[in-house]
Amino acid sequence: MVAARDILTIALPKGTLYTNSVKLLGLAGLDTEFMKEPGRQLLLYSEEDAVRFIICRPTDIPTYVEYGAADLGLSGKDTIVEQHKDVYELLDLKYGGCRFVVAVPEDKPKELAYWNQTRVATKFPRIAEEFFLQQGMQMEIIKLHGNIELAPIVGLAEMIVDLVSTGRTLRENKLVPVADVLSSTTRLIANRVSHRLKSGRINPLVERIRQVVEEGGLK
Ligand SMILES: Nc1ncnc2c1ncn2[C@@H]1O[C@H](COP(=O)(O)OP(=O)(O)OP(=O)(O)O)[C@@H](O)[C@H]1O
Ligand SMILES: O=P(O)(O)OC[C@H]1O[C@H](OP(=O)(O)OP(=O)(O)O)[C@H](O)[C@@H]1O
Repeated sequence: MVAARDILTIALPKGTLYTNSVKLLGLAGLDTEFMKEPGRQLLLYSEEDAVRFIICRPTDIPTYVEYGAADLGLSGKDTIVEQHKDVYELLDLKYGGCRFVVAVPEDKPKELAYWNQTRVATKFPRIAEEFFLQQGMQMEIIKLHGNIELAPIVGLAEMIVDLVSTGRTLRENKLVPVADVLSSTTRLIANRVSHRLKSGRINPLVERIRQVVEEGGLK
């Protein structure tokens, strides 16, 4: 029997990344059958593996891991950069791929410099700010929590920085990408103290996950 202090807590993102995250942990040998339909439960425990799973909002995962409320977490690279938390990035899990772009209305100029000193709407203000600083552009950044594509349509901002996956949302809202900002995939992150103190539990699991990813992961 595993002592309580050796139980591993893993933070999983609900939403887009949930299904593949559960699948990957299953392929790495953890018992995940009972997690496929979690209902409204936010904490699930596998006695067999001595692992607790907590189900979090994707943007909160780095916070749970930084504070040690979770030993490990699965989080988009975009969120890790945006949240700027002190966590240890262990592995690129290679799913949940998406890119961040600057997009403008399709009937407007495509040169980035044209948009200097205008307003940009985004859910990821830090990522946007760093990008425009690198470009030498001074922008007013307006933080929104979703449906970013609406902002240029109603005149809240001139342009957006947002995530593109299939490109359908941009197209249907008559926006076009004009610059690449960041590429993102899901990463395995660890709390820095847990990584040392629970290395006996964490390292073998990380190695199994690494093997699954190297063998093609979820493809
Ligand atoms: N097509 C996609 N749409 C949204 N997110 C995607 C997509 N493809 C990959 N991702 C990844 O999934 C992460 C979380 O997305 P999801 O839409 O599930 O949560 P959210 O509602 O944006 O998060 P929160 O509720 O914390 O604000 C993104 O930050 C990104 O890393
Ligand atoms: O290129 P696509 O495949 O169309 O995907 C991109 C869309 O997905 C994300 O939104 P999400 O569905 O997460 O909702 P949100 O706007 O509330 O963040 C993103 O913000 C885009 O709106």
